[in-house]
Amino acid sequence: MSQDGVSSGARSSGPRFLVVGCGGIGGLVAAHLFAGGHDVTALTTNARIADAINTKGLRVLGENSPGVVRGRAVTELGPGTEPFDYILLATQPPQVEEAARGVLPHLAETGAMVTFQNGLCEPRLARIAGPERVLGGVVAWGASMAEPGVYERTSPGGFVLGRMDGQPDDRLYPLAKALGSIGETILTDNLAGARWSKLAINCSISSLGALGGDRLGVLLRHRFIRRLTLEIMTEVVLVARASGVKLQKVSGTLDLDWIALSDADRTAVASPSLFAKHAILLAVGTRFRKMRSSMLAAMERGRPPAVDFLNGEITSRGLSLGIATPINAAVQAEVHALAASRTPPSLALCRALYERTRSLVNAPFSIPPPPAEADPAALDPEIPPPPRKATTARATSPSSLEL
Ligand SMILES: NC(=O)C1=CN([C@@H]2O[C@H](COP(=O)(O)OP(=O)(O)OC[C@H]3O[C@@H](n4cnc5c(N)ncnc54)[C@H](OP(=O)(O)O)[C@@H]3O)[C@@H](O)[C@H]2O)C=CC1
Ligand SMILES: CC(C)(CO)C(=O)C(=O)O
Repeated sequence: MSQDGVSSGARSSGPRFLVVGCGGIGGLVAAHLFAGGHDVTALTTNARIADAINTKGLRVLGENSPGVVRGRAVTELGPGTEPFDYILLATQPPQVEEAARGVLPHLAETGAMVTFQNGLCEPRLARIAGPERVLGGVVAWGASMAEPGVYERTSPGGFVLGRMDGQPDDRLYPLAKALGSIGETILTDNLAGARWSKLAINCSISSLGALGGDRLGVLLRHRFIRRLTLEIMTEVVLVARASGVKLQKVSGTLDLDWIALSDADRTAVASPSLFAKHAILLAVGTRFRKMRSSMLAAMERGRPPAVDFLNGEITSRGLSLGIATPINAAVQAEVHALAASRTPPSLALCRALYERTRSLVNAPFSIPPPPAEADPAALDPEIPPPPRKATTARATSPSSLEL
């Protein structure tokens, strides 16, 4: 750090990193890597972000912030660019395949692309780069870009890193070390478990955040949003279990197996179990109150919402497994309608969604127990999941569950 409080980010002789996308996540990751003296190049297709970074540096606010960090951002890579050991993909899911194709020629032969996207993007990238050259990076913290080059860390948390097949990989250790200054970074042999836990969080929090247009602290204060959150998460847990996924917690956040609504929860008017689940969501809302949906941020910039990569994964897999996912389907449709209408998001939209879906959600079901062992093929839809007893929701009369 120099006397004016600006990190210079001097070059090291370690691995070469390329960060692709300099929005909330990519900008903050690039800032930490520059500040740590790593050999890093930041690539963005957004010329305003590149200009801001190149003239004023990466300005990071919030918890565990490196402050103002000098670094260079480019809008393209020249043909003579030396290959990168790690390509950290930090675009939104709808752009990730195109971004990966564009930078593939710059990946070292033994290097790896790392997926920071929410959703289940690893198999998509494996088809582009080959499964051996893809590592999963579950981002268990939040960040937003307030204006080009200005980043706000919106929550604590770290990363969960692993391979799709759960095998050890020597490339994970230097990566974990480099990302360690951002937050606790752990390696897993159950990447699918961490991915699906994060997916349950995104199907509810990112999508309801895009519809509601506010930060998590405001959203989760409302009982109808907590109830929708519980219902969305329950559907994700059902589909995950039927797909052979053993859920793994990310950064000490929610235990999805516990929070999923039981048959008794779904039909109860009030119960200690429901009270505890609402209380946990209230606590999450307080702890992570500044979190802002990245889908909301993308829509504000006129980008398509990533909802088909989140709730869409649940509705399409639910369909093929015979599991009803009416709330994820309703959320997916509502986000598309909002994006098409170009009207502003609002809490009223979430309330209307809640009211409209009451007749769909009170069906009891027998939730199968979590699998004893993680299935390493659970991330790849091309490998058929192990046979499991399918569960279907039965339509019953609506009940008026509220705490
Ligand atoms: N924000 C968060 O709190 C969290 C986000 N994530 C995940 O991280 C990923 C990134 O999120 P976030 O940073 O918030 O998203 P942003 O939308 O803020 O940033 C993505 C950036 O990538 C740029 N971009 C698009 N295509 C390319 C390309 N081909 N090459 C280079 N840059 C490109 C976009 O340009 P443009 O500005 O023109 O749109 C944008 O600036 C998402 O997949 C999200 O799922 C995970 C956990 C938390
Ligand atoms: C959970 C959340 C909201 C954290 O910011 C997120 O991952 C996203 O919106 O992409």
